Amino acid sequence: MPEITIPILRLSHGEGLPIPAYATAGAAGMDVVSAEHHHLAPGARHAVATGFAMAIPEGYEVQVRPRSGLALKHGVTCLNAPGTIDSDYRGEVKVILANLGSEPFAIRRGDRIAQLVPAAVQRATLSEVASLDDTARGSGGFGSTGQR
Ligand SMILES: O=c1ccn([C@H]2C[C@H](O)[C@@H](COP(=O)(O)OP(=O)(O)OP(=O)(O)O)O2)c(=O)[nH]1
Ligand SMILES: [Mg+2]
Repeated sequence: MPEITIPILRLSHGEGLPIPAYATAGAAGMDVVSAEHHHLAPGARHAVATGFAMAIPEGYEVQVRPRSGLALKHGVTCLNAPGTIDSDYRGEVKVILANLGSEPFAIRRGDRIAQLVPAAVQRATLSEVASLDDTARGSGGFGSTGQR
C-alpha cells in the first residue's frame, strides 16, 4: 500500500518533542511520546497529552495502540485500544492510558507511551431488511463452536 502523508501540527506545549516516528524500517506503528508528566496510580486512567494535532486524509483513520513493553512490564495500556482518531478530528491527539498494574507508574514528558497505526477505513451503508439469510452458524456465538 502506498504511503499517505498526514499533516501534523505541533501545539505550543509540544515544542521540543519529537514528532511520532517509526523506530525501525519495518515498524508498523509510529511511537508517540508524552507531552506531560503524570503520576498514574494503580487502577487510574488519564488522557495523556501528546502536544500535536493531525489532519488525517479522508478515507483513513489513525489507531492509537498500546506498547507491549509497557503492558508487560508495568500493566500500562491504552484503555480504549485501539483508540480511533477520526479523519475530521483537529484537536490534540490524546493517549488514554490505564494502569492495570499494582504499582504507581510515572509518565514523564518525552517517554514513548503508545504507537500510531494509520489504516484505511471501509465505510458501509446499512440497509434494513425483514429477515436475514440462513447460515450453518445461525445465531450461535460466544464459544458455541467446538463445544464438548
Ligand atoms: O485514543 C484516542 C481516541 C480518540 N481521540 C480523539 C480523536 C477522535 O477523533 C475523538 C473521538 O474519539 P471517539 O469517537 O473514540 O470517542 P467518542 O466517545 O465517540 O467521542 P465523540 O463523540 O467526540 O466522537 O477523540 C484521541 O485523541 N485519542
Ligand atoms: Mg465517536
